[in-house]
Amino acid sequence: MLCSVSASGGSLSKIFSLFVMSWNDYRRLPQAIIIGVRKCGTRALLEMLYLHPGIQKAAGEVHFFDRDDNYDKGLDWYRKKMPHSFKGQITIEKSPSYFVTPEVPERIRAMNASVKLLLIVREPVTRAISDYTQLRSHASSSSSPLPSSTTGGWTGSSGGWTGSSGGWTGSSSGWTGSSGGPPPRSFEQLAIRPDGSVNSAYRPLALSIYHTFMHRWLEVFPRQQLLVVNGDRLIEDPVSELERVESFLGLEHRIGRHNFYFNRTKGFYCLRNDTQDKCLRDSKGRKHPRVDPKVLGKLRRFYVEHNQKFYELVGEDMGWPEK
Ligand SMILES: Nc1ncnc2c1ncn2[C@@H]1O[C@H](COP(=O)(O)OS(=O)(=O)O)[C@@H](OP(=O)(O)O)[C@H]1O
Repeated sequence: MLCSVSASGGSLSKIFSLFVMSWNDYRRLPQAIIIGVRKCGTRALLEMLYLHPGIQKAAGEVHFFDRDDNYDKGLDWYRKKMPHSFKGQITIEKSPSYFVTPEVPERIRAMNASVKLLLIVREPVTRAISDYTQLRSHASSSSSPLPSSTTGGWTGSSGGWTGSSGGWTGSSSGWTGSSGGPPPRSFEQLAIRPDGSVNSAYRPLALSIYHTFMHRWLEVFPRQQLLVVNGDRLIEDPVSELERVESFLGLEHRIGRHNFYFNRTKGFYCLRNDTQDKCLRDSKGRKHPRVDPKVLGKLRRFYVEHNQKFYELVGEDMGWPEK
């Protein structure tokens, strides 16, 4: 049968499937969606899941549910953005800004009330610093405009992966302009107000207050339809975190230690399938700036109450540090 694929032959089967499917337009709406959170490892999660023979992934960030101009194009437009798949395979897409966009939960439910949702989170202060690092990197290269979308996630990929949009930019980022403007402000300057209080309006900090977005999802979807993936654990020990995801998606456990090797230069695990070894590109795993430990402590204390609210909503304690 065409759809019986082996773990070791996962990617060969996927290539074969593309060949066969070119005769039929078997593109399916996603049965699972990675809804965010931005800078928590959404790309790594998608690429790692794609090691499984039962998964097909959309190439870029589709941004169907969060952008009105895309949503207005309708479900058939969305379906055509999906890869070819066999019956029985799970199609997944990731668009990190779904999590924070108010209209998205209802729109996804209108498409498929039983869709499975994957939410990947990281320790909130680390996530905020990652966000700051990306904004700073984009600002410093603002003379060469950013691409508007993403199409993949590998280094050296012939698909020409060109960067990450993450879903928003803008004045609240705290950047004052491109080349020729004042020097970029430090994370500390943006995160802490002159009076010493936490600047919770600073967008990278606001996006890490997860409960303010989470409650909307739980008003629309039952808790068991959403898996909270631990992005810090995905970095440290991808296999054990992916086992949880495989179980949640109803997949056999096929992704194993043989699918990963640690790249010392990059400081992250890279991925291996039966045909190639690949690391995520340089925009994934950027070096973060050193942040004043006093500021780190202040921010961690600021998030304690917010993290607690998030734990209560999802019924899981992520164990994030309190100082
Ligand atoms: N294996 C592996 N290789 C490289 N990077 C990894 C990996 N696993 C998780 N991560 C973390 O993914 C972070 C980027 O998150 P996202 O892909 O969600 O970013 S984005 O919102 O799509 O821009 C990225 O954040 P930064 O470290 O700040 O760059 C990584 O920490």
